[in-house]
Amino acid sequence: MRVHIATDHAAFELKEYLVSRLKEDGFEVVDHGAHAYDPEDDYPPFIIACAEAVVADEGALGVVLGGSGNGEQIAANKVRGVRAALACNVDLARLAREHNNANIVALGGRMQSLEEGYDIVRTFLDTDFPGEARHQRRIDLISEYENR
Ligand SMILES: O=C(CO)[C@H](O)[C@H](O)COP(=O)(O)O
Repeated sequence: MRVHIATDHAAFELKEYLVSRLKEDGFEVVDHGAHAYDPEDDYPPFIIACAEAVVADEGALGVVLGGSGNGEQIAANKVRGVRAALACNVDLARLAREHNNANIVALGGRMQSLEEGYDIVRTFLDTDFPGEARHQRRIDLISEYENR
């Protein structure tokens, strides 16, 4: 599976860690930056590029990172076709896929250890959307609004 990933300075270490671990695990990882640590950088350009790539790449999933993950989730959700969920534990990551068919997970690099962050991301990537009718119906209602 291809995984698109992006961060600002605040989760740069987590992004580097995730890229390395996911590649070891056999994922194809596309890194949309930041490509160097710059404490003054701004997350929207990195996150929006990543979110656009996820939408354009059928079957791919995305990971967006920042200090809290809040702004990153907000920015990603501005891109048509994105369903980005903020996850600070594995249960939220699993539910984001099972109930929301989220195609992007947002994490805060300041919110958990590197290993916990990896577990959250792996749970997100490893969980399928079962497509239960009630969840699909609700997702369709969101899409309908988005496309109006
Ligand atoms: O999480 C974020 C946005 O939601 C940013 O990563 C965070 O606001 C960056 O903070 P600072 O510039 O103080 O390092």
